[in-house]
Amino acid sequence: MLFHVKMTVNLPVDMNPERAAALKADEKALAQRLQAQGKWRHLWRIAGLYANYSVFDVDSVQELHDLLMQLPLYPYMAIEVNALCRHPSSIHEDDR
Ligand SMILES: O=C(O)CC1=CCC(=O)O1
Repeated sequence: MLFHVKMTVNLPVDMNPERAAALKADEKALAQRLQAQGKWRHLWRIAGLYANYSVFDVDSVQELHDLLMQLPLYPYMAIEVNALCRHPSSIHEDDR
């Protein structure tokens, strides 16, 4: 199941810089692990914003929920989710 996810990060302006750096490093490590596993298919910066557009490939809505909830930056994110399904005109047979 594919999901398009928009994540907007809002770190408090008064957050300790070392704490912010640690959260970002933990987020990067998990994001790269999930990409290597094929769960986090796309990760794009939205130009000009501290936000990203991502595509997740998961087995269930529950799995997506659990993945998003465990993101280190989750407490500081606004998240929007859209379920994706195959477009009849797509030439990409592997999209599902
Ligand atoms: O920088 C972001 O958009 C938040 C984020 C998601 C994965 C990651 O490494 O950072």
